[in-house]
Amino acid sequence: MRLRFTKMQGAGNDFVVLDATDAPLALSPAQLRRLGDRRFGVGADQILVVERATRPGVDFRYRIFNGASGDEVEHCGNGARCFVRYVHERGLSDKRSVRVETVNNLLTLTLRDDGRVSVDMNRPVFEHAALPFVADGLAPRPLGGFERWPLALGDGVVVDVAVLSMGNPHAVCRVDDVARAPVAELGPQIEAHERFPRRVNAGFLEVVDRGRVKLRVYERDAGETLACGTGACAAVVAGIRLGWLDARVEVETRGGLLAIDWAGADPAGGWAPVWMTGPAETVFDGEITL
Ligand SMILES: N[C@@H](CCC[C@H](N)C(=O)O)C(=O)O
Repeated sequence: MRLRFTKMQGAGNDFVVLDATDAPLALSPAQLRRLGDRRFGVGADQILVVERATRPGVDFRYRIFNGASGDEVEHCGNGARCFVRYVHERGLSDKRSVRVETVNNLLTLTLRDDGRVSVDMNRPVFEHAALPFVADGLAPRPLGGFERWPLALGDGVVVDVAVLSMGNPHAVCRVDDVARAPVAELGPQIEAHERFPRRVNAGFLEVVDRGRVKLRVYERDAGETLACGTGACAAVVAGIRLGWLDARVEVETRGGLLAIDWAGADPAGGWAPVWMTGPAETVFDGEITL
């Protein structure tokens, strides 16, 4: 099968984007892994598929697959920014703001005049069942209005993690110097920890000041990526609830800068949505035989 694709990136988190708006695309996990493979395929952290919406009032359906496993996942923030640029560049929509449905959410993606993209990433979810996270028998370490959980890793190492879902699961730990953080050693242990039955994305957060952080994320199924959009939202939300950060935070990743805004508790009840703004670029178009 001959497949046309577009390679895109958002702050260095890279994607193969496929148009399935004309005809459905049913790729096998092996074909998705081939697209994600950096040596035998195109190479991408995630594969994004643009489909027709299944409900009224929504423009598109947005499906996401981790490139290393071919597994479908719930959310990808950097991918969402690329998604709206893609549908514009290909003439699939001329709206500056599009509404997309994911497996468990509705997102609004907006192309800004400055060339960046803003995404309403929806509300964070703190219920452990949403990740899921199994806290049985663990004593939480409360801080600010939130808590961290001591996660026992190998060699007697214990890391305190804040856990939340941005549609997909995140565990965030604070480090003094992110450049020297042992992301390659601790990331896979947190990702596969038994307390996260569906595994987790592991964020390593350095607080520079109340409006600026540095972040590295060891992504579920992808390893460390140059940036993780949902990871940036999760880290900022955790940092705000733990009392370290203000409502607007610049997140420095290895691949670029993301701006995250979160107002915390919503006056109407529940939690406010998280907003993310950042870059989204097309790298090249291509064709591959699968
Ligand atoms: N790169 C992403 C997240 C992609 C999915 C993640 N690896 C998972 O398995 O949940 C982002 O920008 O949010």
